[in-house]
Amino acid sequence: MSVLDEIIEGVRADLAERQARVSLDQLKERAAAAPPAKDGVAALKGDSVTVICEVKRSSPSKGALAAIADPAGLAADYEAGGAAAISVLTERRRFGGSLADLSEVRARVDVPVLRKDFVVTSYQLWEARAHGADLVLLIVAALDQPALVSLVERAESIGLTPLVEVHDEDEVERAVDAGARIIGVNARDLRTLQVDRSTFERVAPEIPEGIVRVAESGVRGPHDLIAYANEGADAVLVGESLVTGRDPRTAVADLVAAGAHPALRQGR
Ligand SMILES: O=C(O)c1ccccc1NCC(=O)[C@H](O)[C@H](O)COP(=O)(O)O
Repeated sequence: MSVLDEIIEGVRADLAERQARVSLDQLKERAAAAPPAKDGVAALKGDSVTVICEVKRSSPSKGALAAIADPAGLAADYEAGGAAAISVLTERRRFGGSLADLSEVRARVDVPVLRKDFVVTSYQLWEARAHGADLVLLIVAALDQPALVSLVERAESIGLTPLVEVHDEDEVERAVDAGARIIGVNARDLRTLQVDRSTFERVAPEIPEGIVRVAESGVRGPHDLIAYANEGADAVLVGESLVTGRDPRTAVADLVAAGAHPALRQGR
């Protein structure tokens, strides 16, 4: 069984427990009471390369990264540093996240919030909206094509912007066919968990103009953002280096400043 399969097995078990506690109708009522979703595409695409900052306690590849007792406080630091959006990992078993983290972050920041999880059913989309998410991650490798198409459509219909994650050229084609407006190229191989930053350079040219291109994983500092930007990234998604660093606000500000450098704008 692959790491992705193992993660999804756990996600499905946790999901079944939540579904037994909270009905879909209850979730829909909560989603209707949530503040309207913010425009994820507008937040990520601009003159500068934008930065999505992640609340990430642990990971399958690295184990424990940071305790993060106050996820909303961390998100507020990210926002103060200039983050365009906040990614909240809500998967519990391998990443130490929760929907409570999502709600707390949503209540503290004004920028769009991404629910980062392993979404396999529309129930999780309603959960995301009910807890205030504006964007939701959909991983192509975790879904067959009919499920991907259906989840993209459902997400959009309830106001969520899907960030559709790919790892190779074939997955880009699937994401585009499914109607993705934002595509994230994840440099982390889901079989080996190794990060290979050259993945973005290889895969991103297959993403048609007009679709927002996000480079995910492996950003250690401004030099990696600049490299991804020169390869066509509109945004980068950063987790580990921010949660393990000493000063997340300054680290984000340094990334944002690099993303706004006029030299990058010329090539965009
Ligand atoms: O981070 C992992 O080990 C991982 C393993 C399996 C599936 C997903 C995983 N991470 C999710 C992510 O995509 C990253 O958290 C995100 O791109 C940020 O990456 P990084 O800056 O390298 O923490």
